[in-house]
Amino acid sequence: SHGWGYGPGNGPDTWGEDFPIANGPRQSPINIVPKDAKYDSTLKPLKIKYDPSNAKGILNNGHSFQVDYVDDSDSSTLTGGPISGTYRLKQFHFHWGASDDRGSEHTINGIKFPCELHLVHWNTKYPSFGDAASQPDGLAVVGVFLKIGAANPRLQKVLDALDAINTKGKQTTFSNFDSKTLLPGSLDYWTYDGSLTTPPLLESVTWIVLREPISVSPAQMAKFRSLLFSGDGDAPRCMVDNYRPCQALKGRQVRASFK
Ligand SMILES: NS(=O)(=O)c1ccc(C(=O)O)c(S(=O)(=O)NCCc2ccccc2)c1
Ligand SMILES: [Zn+2]
Repeated sequence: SHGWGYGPGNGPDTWGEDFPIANGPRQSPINIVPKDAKYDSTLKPLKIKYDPSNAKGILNNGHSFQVDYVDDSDSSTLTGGPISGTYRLKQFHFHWGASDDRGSEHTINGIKFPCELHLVHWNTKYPSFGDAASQPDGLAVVGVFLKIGAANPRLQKVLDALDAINTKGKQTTFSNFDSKTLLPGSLDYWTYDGSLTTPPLLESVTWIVLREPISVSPAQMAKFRSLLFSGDGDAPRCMVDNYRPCQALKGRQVRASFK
């Protein structure tokens, strides 16, 4: 059976067949309307501590590519912000479009960015990522928008690794990478209760979307678009438009860490 994907026969509009939570009360992504977000003075600053030596590998998983981290200790963690306790970095990945007018999952006032970075963390009050992923406070994902501008040198090491993982299932070692360098200067954020944006669409994510984008050049976007959804030997299908459309807010409040 052809699993879920982003194509005409298996895309986001079909996911509800196998994953009924697709129509649940706290689905992601959402359109963020800054003037409707409520400033919350009780929100703490984000505290991000990443150990570059925890980077493990880079993998084409057939939906995106991800950089996996060693998460067997508290050496790469997210604390503060809207969350309580300690969340460990598990992986980061991206979503992007076939052209610069789309690609991000979250939007701001309906505006799509060409790409969005997600840094996935899990709550250490649970014994494992898999357990945390099924809990309402189990995951925290930091989202960062990428906007077209000057080439971003911080992305280059990741993009240079893509030639080695161009087809589904390919992976290679990826070590000594400080993912903190991917973050913008300001850690101002919006936060809301949401879900994974890919199946199994679990409603376990505290979303923390940074207001300030980072830059990416057109040539760097072309590198993202050089990846394939398809495996070696399959008919090549470009890995582009691997984003879920915005989902209904269903009464949720988006809070802002800034005025
Ligand atoms: N856009 S998002 O941040 O919601 C997201 C997208 C993809 C994945 C993934 O697993 O590939 C992930 S994940 O790394 O959190 N894995 C979720 C699927 C999963 C659940 C339970 C056990 C293993 C994997 C998150
Ligand atoms: Zn994602």
